[in-house]
Amino acid sequence: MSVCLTEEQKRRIEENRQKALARRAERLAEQKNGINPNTAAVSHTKPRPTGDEYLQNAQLPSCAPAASKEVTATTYIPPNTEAAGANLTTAKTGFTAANREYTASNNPRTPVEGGYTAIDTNVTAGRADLTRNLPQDSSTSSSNFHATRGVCSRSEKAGAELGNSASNASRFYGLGTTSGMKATAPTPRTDGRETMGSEAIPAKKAAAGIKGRCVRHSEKRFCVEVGYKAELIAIFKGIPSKTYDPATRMWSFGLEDYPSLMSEVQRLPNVTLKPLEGMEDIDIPTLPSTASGGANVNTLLTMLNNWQRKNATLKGKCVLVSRSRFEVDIGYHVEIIGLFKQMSSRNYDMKTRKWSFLLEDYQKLMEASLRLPQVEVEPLPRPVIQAFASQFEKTSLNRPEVPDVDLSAVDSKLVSSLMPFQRDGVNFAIFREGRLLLADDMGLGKTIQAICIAAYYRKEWPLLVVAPSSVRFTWAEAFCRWLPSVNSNSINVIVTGRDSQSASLINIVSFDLLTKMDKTITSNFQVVIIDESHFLKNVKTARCKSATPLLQSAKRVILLSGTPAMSRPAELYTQIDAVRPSFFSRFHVFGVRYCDAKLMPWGWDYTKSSNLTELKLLLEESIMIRRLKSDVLSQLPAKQRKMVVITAEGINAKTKAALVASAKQMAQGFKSKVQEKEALLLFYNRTAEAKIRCVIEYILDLLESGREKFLVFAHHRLVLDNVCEELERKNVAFIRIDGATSSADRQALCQKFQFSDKTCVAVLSITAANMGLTLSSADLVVFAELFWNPGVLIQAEDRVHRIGQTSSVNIHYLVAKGTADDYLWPMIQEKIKILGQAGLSEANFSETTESTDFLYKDPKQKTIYDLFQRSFLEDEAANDIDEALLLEACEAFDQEIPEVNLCKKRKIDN
Ligand SMILES: Nc1ncnc2c1ncn2[C@@H]1O[C@H](COP(=O)(O)OP(=O)(O)OP(=O)(O)O)[C@@H](O)[C@H]1O
Repeated sequence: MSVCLTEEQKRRIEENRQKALARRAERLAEQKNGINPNTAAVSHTKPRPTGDEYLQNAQLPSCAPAASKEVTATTYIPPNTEAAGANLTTAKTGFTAANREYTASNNPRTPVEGGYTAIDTNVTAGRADLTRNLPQDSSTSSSNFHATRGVCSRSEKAGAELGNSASNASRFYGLGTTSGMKATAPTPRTDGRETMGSEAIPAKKAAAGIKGRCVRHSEKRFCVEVGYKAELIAIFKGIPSKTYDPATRMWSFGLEDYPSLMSEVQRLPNVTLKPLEGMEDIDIPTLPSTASGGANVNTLLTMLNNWQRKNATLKGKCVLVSRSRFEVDIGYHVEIIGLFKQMSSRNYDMKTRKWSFLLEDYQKLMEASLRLPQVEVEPLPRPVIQAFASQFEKTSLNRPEVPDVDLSAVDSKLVSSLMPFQRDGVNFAIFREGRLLLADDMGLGKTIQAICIAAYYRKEWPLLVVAPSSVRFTWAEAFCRWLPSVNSNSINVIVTGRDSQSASLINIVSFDLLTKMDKTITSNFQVVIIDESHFLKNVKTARCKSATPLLQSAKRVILLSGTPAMSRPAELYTQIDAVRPSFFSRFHVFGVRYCDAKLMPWGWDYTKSSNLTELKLLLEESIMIRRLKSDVLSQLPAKQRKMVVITAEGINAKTKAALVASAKQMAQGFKSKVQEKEALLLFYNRTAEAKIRCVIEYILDLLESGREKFLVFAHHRLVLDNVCEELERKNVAFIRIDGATSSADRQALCQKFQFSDKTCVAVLSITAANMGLTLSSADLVVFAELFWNPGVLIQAEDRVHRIGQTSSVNIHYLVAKGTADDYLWPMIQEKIKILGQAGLSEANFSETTESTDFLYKDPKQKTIYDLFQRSFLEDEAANDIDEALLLEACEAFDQEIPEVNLCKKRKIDN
């Protein structure tokens, strides 16, 4: 057994032991001599016998060693015994705390408030728990255990031998021992047995109750004669007019505090006080019972409003630590520990050395703490009280069931496609009345869930979707795909500030264009979806300023983000405020609680974080649902392909004209096959040029959304170069593998990517890096360009989808309208579908990506598609044009050969 007691502490404890024995002997002697204890208080001039004298005089051989052992056991509760479990910890802490208090006392002989008493209290509590928790055969602590048990059994035995005297000695332990308490008949109990009073008695007996009485002390004061109970001490200490007389060990109070003291005591289930003579008929205010706990949320909010800081020596705060419990983060103070021990739901965490309680005890604890002048306990914040309202009334350990919503009004195509966890997300959203932050991990299908939630509130449309500009058309496609009941003409993608802003049922706008939208129009949208809502994280940005009023006026607000806060909690504020504007009155309130806000010479610093567990609990309870890929992996396909429709915006007029001309020419037909293919390649090359800007925008959006590791495949050097330059400009780490990379370098680059902890993008050539590389530390592949050979694409996808991959893999194909992609994409889909049917490709596009029907409304387009098919699929087999030649032709374009003449080239090669 290891005990870390100093010699000084041991000496003081021994002194204390002697003193306790002396007091006990004195009491017994008084009782033996028939001295009226009421008068005994004034006749204490007689020197008290020492403990040893007591041992001789009292002639209680069986009890004396017990008393001695009691103190010894008290002293030697092992501070580090883990076997005793959580309750032992209570003892341990009490012990340590008591020692601290004890040592701090200038005069150990004077039992200052909480000084010796604290030792007794804590150790006694610890003893009871030790008795329950220590293993019977514990070799290290068995002596204490038995000593402790000895105390109890011997006390009882002594009680039996001594009759009333011994039981009273025990009952008055720590309170009014030498005072005017009537040490005569034992207090009758409802169960007919004797009251032992002290917590040193077996728990069963202690629970049976304590009875005492109020006695007039002087004209204006009264005292309370009652056995020791920690809860009572805490109440006494909260009474303003209290005084404690260390000599008599009596508490007395002003008569003006009589009603409040009595009403407090009434709340203790096991304590009864006989009223003060002549005061039997006065009204005692009834306070909520301590047993039932429970608090009405309005009472708590009123309490919060009235709460003020005080000039206390010890300050702490309440913090939510789970759905059912709050913790009081505070230093040691005997009064607050006494208060904690009154709480039936108290729990002491030995690691954190903090006390926690059920939320239903919150009001009781806070009210009592207000009465402790030396202690300030900051309440839980308003949003927590509001969000967990029912938990304060009656704490439940289970989460409330979110009801299954009737989605019969929503397109069955969508509803039947929802994965179980997506259905839960929709239920949560409706339960939260359409205002939420859907924070599922990337790629878990936030789009389909958001569309379903919005469709549930279809009667309230027009609907506005605000999204990064790179995915506006993807949204339009998703609506077409999932809500066949919506006419595609009712979907309005706002591309320029001049476009119609409210004419349609569904309106899709980029963050940047939102700032230019007419405010009178935006305030009409009752249902709003914000995709990548962390784009609003900075309150000072134009995006945020234009979105805030819109979100405040909307009835339903669906925020989507896989990374709501990318670096600090401050980034969450605008999103929380968008969903629940009433939660925090202003940012500073949020900042102080969750951003560890500090006043610096230059102003407030909100960049840190604090109380994050509470913040998470608060968000999950009220506005946010978040599932990680790992949570729902069993419901996900191993590979999910997605078509991202991008517009080849911002292409210069020359490229655009060239694209249009190419398409026109192809629609007209060609004289020879070679001409035909030349035209096709030109179209393909122009497409690359046209897509560059959108591709870069998309990659930057991914980075802004928190994607840290992904692959970007492209074919043209022009595209690869531009992507790399942009990453360099933005200081994003990347690797590049193309035809010019040596095999030795390839391996080193792969290792760099695989083991890099930071953001890292792999920029890869479709033809030069589609095989032989393992890049499984990423789970996202972006195809900036399409390629006519789907086998090559699948191989490229499999750089991440391979052994070592533990997640579901997402593949994004960037498809630009009005370019060669219009023809390449369906062709690729078709071919992959065939591979899928042959069991050669894991997932086929038609099932997992959006429909591409929109591409072929014009018969001319069909002609071009047929041309592509002929050239790249059928003729490929006929060796009319070989792939190497195609690639070479592409390279020629990359090297800025303006026109590629395959006929000429062939001649040269030959
Ligand atoms: N229930 C479903 N049935 C079929 N396909 C689905 C389903 N849920 C999601 N998908 C597909 O999974 C892919 C990823 O979905 P989505 O883009 O909505 O994910 P996300 O959570 O928004 O990801 P990110 O955060 O990266 O934008 C898409 O191709 C989508 O069509």
